[in-house]
Amino acid sequence: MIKQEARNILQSGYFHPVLRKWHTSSTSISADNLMYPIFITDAKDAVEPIKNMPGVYRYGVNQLKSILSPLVKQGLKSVLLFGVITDLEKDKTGSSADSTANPVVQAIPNLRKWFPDLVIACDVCLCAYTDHGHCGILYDDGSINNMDSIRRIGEIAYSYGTAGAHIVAPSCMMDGMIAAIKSSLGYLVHSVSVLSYSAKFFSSFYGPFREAAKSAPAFGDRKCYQLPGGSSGLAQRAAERDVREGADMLMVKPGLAYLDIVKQIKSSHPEYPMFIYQVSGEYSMLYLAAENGIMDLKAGVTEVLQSMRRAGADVIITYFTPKILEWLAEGDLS
Ligand SMILES: NCC(=O)CCC(=O)O
Ligand SMILES: [Zn+2]
Ligand SMILES: [Zn+2]
Repeated sequence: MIKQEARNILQSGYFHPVLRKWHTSSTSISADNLMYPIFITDAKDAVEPIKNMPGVYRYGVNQLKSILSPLVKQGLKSVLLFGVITDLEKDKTGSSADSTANPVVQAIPNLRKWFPDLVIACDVCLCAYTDHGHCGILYDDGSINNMDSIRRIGEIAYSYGTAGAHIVAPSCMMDGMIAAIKSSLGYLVHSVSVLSYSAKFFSSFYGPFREAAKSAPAFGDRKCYQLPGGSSGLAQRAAERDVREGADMLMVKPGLAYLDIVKQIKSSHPEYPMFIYQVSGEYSMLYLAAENGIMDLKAGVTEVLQSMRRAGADVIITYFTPKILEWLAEGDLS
């Protein structure tokens, strides 16, 4: 006969749904914890499915009002905009990133008008606009010209800020990008927030995104500027540096394979809102697993979101946002 000692019993603490809630309230999921990434193409009326991201589309500016209205009604708080160009020109300096014809530049004032309470963040990078598909400006030998790159990144951030973005989010991993943006923002520096993709790792999980954003590099890879997967030290130094340069919010990307990094950076900088980007490959992996009957989508996504909140993420950038809002409307996610 095994005798149980009362002090070793855990189940007495969580046998009831309300009791379970008390154990998980710091990792709860609500609309406040979500940011929705959206691809905006220069074909104004387009609704283009993305092959490797089922359920995700590129939208033309003219589609955004009808697509986003129901989500805003369901509580959507913030979006992250990515421009995708087909008709506009790509060149060495990414001129189309901040031209008046850029789909993001055109979308921002409309979104502000249609959805006055929606927070608008813009990804700031060159890869979707350069002819070589790299995230910075290159020297003739193909290596990164960091100085010219951050100057250009600053210009683009300024133009999105001028158009009315609340947040600019540089994802290029160029050294000094936060300082360059902060100084380029000028009079906007008090009213435009900088969300740094502080620790962006070189990753296989970005695969589907490259098709979505038409941003695959024409040669080489991004190992010289994105972080090596095994390095928590570089991630820490990158976050520390962004904090020194004046970032308002920090991010780790991808999500699931880097939860230890989230925890580490959140613990050393609890004073900063922490973002995690559940990237395209993570989305498709879960989506396809569920579609093939390997798991239940709602249960699987909820579990992953909880792991991200547990690791210390305040906001999760996720393509599942419309689904999650739908689930939240049906009741608690736990
Ligand atoms: N700056 C955004 C990416 O590089 C990729 C995101 C994704 O794979 O969803
Ligand atoms: Zn890029
Ligand atoms: Zn990127």
